[in-house]
Amino acid sequence: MSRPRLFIHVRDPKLADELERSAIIRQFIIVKSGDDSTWSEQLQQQDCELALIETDQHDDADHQALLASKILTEIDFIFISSGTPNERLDQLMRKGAGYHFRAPLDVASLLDTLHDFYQQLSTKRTDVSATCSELDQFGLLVGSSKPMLKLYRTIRKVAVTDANVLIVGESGAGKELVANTLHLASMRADKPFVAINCGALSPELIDSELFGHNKGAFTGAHRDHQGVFAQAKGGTLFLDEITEMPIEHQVKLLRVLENGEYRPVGSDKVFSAQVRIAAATNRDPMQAIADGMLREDLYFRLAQFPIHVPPLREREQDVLGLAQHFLAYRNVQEQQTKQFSAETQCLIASHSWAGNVRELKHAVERAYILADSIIEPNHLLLDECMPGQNDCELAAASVPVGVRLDEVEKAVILRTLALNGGNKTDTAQQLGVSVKTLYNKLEKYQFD
Ligand SMILES: Nc1ncnc2c1ncn2[C@@H]1O[C@H](COP(=O)(O)OP(=O)(O)OP(=O)(O)O)[C@@H](O)[C@H]1O
Repeated sequence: MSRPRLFIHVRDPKLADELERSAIIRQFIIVKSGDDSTWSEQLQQQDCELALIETDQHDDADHQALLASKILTEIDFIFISSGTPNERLDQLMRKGAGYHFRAPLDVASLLDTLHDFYQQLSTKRTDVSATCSELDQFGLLVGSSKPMLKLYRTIRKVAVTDANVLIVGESGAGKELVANTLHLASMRADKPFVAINCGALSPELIDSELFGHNKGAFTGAHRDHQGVFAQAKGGTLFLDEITEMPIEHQVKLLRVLENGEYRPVGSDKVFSAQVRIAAATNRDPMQAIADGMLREDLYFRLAQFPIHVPPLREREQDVLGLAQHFLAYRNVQEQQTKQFSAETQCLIASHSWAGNVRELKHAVERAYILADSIIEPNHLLLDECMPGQNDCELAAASVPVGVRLDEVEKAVILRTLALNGGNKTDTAQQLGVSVKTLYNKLEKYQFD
């Protein structure tokens, strides 16, 4: 069992002394800040798993440095402050930095938190090699990098509560898997997990999709229909792409979250909403509020607990391991022993994977189909996915005359989707159709 390293920057000498005498803190390998440079600089140079920082308004530059640094997603933070509102520190909290204890400091609960961290950190492996093919897994999530271990801890913590969560991260980074894992780790695990894409709900049917309807409630309502709140009863309702729900409809959701009640269309019966909400977005929620895409009041209801899913580029340590994980999975399914060549491994490790894990997974699956036994770089088809100059002209010139229009449409849709790393909102926008239309077309092609 390895001893985790704790970085301590505490200015108040009395508090520093009290903490250092505590048996809980002495279990860690302690790294104290010195006077030679700022605490954020010193922290970046130390390989610590946890940082305890007493901070104030004068630390603005340190806070800013942390916001720009990947260490924020790799290690956990416990901040102690006087309680004076500090926008930069709030930003760090929103990015999932960890804990913030305000004055008057309750030393006992601070030590409890440190004890918790000690237990979690000391039982985790910390020496995972970058080329390891046996990645750790928590729930449905695979990955051994520090940001993933931190994410697992966050999910474990929030899973035992009933707080609504807002999962923020780039497209393909694994937000739905995070929501599903949260569900599996919670007391609701034996109840349903229901996922809907808010961008794909048709505005006319939104009430019915969410709350259900009674037979005869409107033209075409031939029988009773259960909405997602009823389907997810006792479990978790995952509202994907929440910022894509028309703003005028968001108020309906807000009402349910406030009252805990909903009424199916055409019914006079009121039901209690016994669900935990996990919502997700690939937009910056603050920007979405400023752009009028997300109601601020809804944001505060949803983000009782924000969870940030780091993009794949912040988990370099996992990239090759994930590729090998997906390959091993296919090998077992197909009873094969296909392998990546050394060049392919280099390419996988150095590619930028803008579409995150989804893009990586699809590239491995494509390569698996194309390769016989050794997967070479060209099998990944990474170049083919890059938009070229005059892309439209080239594409038009390469479509043989006489090809059915629906075939051309399908090819264009799937290619645009691949270019966008699977993001349906961006794809729909580029193609000039609604997300709902895109979903209908994908359903027609039976494309997952
Ligand atoms: N950590 C992970 N381990 C294993 N598979 C992963 C991981 N993260 C993502 N994936 C896979 O990548 C794909 C995309 O994941 P997911 O749908 O959860 O992403 P998302 O962030 O919700 O995307 P979007 O914003 O486009 O809805 C899925 O096939 C998922 O199984």
